[in-house]
Amino acid sequence: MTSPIHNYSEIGKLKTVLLKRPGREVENFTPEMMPRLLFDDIPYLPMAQKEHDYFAETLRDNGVETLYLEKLSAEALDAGGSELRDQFLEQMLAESGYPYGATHDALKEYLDSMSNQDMIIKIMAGVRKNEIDFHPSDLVSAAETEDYPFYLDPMPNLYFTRDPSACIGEGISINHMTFPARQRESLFNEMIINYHPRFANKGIHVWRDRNHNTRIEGGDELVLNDHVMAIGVSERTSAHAIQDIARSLFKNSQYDTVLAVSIPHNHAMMHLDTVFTMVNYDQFTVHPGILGEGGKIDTWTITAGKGESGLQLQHRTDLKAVLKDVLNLDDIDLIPTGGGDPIIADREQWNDGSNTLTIAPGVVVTYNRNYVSNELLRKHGLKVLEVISSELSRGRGGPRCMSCPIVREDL
Ligand SMILES: NC(=[NH2+])NCCC[C@H](N)C(=O)O
Repeated sequence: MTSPIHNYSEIGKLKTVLLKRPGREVENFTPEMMPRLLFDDIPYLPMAQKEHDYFAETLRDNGVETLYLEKLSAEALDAGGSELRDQFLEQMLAESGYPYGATHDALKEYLDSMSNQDMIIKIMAGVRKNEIDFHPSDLVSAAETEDYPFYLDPMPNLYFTRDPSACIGEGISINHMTFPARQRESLFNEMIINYHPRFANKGIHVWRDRNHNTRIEGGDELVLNDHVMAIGVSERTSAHAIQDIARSLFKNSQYDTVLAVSIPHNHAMMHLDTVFTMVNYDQFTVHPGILGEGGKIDTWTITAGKGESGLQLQHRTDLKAVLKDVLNLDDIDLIPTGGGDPIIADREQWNDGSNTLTIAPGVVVTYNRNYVSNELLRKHGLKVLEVISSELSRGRGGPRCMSCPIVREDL
């Protein structure tokens, strides 16, 4: 049986990818809610959708099959029947703060009146209090949340399908994410893997599931080749989770090396892929801002070992040398975002100039607004497919963040 998931690199010809078209969730919030929802602005939805459609079209024009999270979720529910629908709804409500009680019942009744597809779209978009004819009488509602307009918060980050899960080899990590604003997202991925006819009962290995307290997000998980991963130690991914997934991969898969790369912990660089992506066999984009004096950065090469943790570590600080060693290459081309000009580098990194989606060796999709970095990529021999990006970039994520590769051709 061929596995529905097959992803042994960052650069192999992309065959199938998971996307989410931005919906009501990206405008269903107030400026006050933005920091908590991890957004920096209020996007203009019709334009965000147009841009996203352009991105998806670019992928399809290049032979990529595009799957949509919102559609797969509804199809999984269709396949799972009323039992699954009930179980999914209960879990979603519990994780939204309503494990039981009158509000739980009112929300359940409201959502249960919808078709599977409408219910999924509604949960993603959020439920406002004024949508339901219900007046809670509990103390929390009266004393703490009376003025808050939502029962269920919107999930505006869903179009960054990279993060809630990551396909590695013929398996997947379904992630326990860092901030409450995103933690419910991976429930959709879990349901799809377990119940969607395309994925269910196909022997997919779950390297690490979402039932953990330690946190990891797909933006930090880079599949460098068929036995080496790079994982960011970042605002979103803890060292603890990296050790945990490394142990699982070493035990159950052909992966034998995890390169942990420590990056600054801040919103502009929340994941490794916002500062470092692989674009060809021996080429990478890198934001100069992550490199310290003399180009140094903390990395740990993790392999299986006999120590207490079952792992052994080698600490090194020369990124280029480390990459050459783990990838067994004579040389590596590190392409600096913004051409190394500190002002341009910071500006373009902010709008995801380092966040390229590689769709074949040396062929990348990038935001058109990062024109200095794009030009430099071309000078380094890459084919650059630019996509329009005024509104999508307001969510702080680029082409790699907006895509979850499911199948890539082997190199
Ligand atoms: N893989 C990525 N870099 N994803 C970007 C996610 C951006 C999103 N607003 C967040 O803060 O979570």
